[in-house]
Amino acid sequence: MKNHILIVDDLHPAFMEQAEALGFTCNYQPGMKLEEACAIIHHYDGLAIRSKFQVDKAFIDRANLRFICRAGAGMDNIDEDYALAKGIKLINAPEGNMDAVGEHAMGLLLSLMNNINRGDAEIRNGKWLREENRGHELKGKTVGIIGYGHMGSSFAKRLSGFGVLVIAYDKYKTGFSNQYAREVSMEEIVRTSDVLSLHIPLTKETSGLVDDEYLFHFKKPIFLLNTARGKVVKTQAVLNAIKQGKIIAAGLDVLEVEKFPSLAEQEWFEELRQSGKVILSPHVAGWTFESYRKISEVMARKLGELGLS
Ligand SMILES: NC(=O)c1ccc[n+]([C@@H]2O[C@H](COP(=O)([O-])OP(=O)(O)OC[C@H]3O[C@@H](n4cnc5c(N)ncnc54)[C@H](O)[C@@H]3O)[C@@H](O)[C@H]2O)c1
Ligand SMILES: O=C(O)[C@H](O)COP(=O)(O)O
Repeated sequence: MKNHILIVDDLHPAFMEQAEALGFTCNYQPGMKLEEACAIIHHYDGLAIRSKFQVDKAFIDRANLRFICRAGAGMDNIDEDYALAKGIKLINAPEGNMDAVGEHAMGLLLSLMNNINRGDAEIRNGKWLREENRGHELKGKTVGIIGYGHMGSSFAKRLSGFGVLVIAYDKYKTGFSNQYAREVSMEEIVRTSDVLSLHIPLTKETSGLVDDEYLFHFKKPIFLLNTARGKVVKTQAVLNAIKQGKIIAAGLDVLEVEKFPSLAEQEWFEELRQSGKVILSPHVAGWTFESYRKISEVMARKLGELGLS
């Protein structure tokens, strides 16, 4: 049906309000299972999803969609090439959670460099270890950013004021040097970074990109941050590099496999769990009270700009 949107994930009501004001009818079904959505999707010309709902070729072929709204940034759960080839318009809303990701990456980095989580856990267990928790200062360090899009540039902005040199490599973008970051080659990132922060999408090319070989080439021991996608990084390679002293500590908001029980079944999970040199967060870098609303507002604005209704 023209101008009918099926919403299968939790979205802030601002999206429904604004979409309805544009002339769309919304069916809000947060948590709807893929099979249930498959059964009714042919009645809708729009779909709104978050990151866990998989839109593959089979799903697209069952539907008559004109547009898909991805409430968030990453598009790896959508077969983008196939959707675009079928003329489906794709909208995402990285502007809605880029502030959240920039701040979360900053939080992970400062916690890692100052052993904040570790010291906290130790005190709760009756240990007062000052020397073991001596920190590193961010000032004077070189921070290497991979992928200078919404998230990478948001993190770079947050770093200004810390007295660091921010360098960035982007395989598909040039001419982006600004007051927050200097565009460099991957070779320079590898040679000079003290901190490496990943802000690239999960694609065929980036899947498993950060492996033993990738980490081996870094000249200095690094602090590693991954707020991008878990599957970009081989978790075992991070643990190996920590043992070899190539990674000082890692802050991981995303993991190769997320959620229990499957996470606990991974062969690397116990080593990860025991490591005092890793801080984990449950894929919440982009998920704040503020981003929840902003994402919906950005998505509704972009939907309006498509002029489909
Ligand atoms: N943890 C979270 O909650 C959270 C929140 C938002 C986004 N993300 C992740 O962050 C990713 C980036 O988001 P974004 O909005 O900044 O995307 P974006 O498209 O704005 O920027 C990504 C940049 O990476 C570059 N790039 C792509 N492949 C590359 C490669 N192989 N090497 C170097 N650069 C490469 C692109 O040219 C682009 O400039 C998303 O795809 C998503 O997976 C995670
Ligand atoms: O890509 C994103 O925007 C984040 O990973 C968050 O996605 P989600 O909130 O839809 O899981």
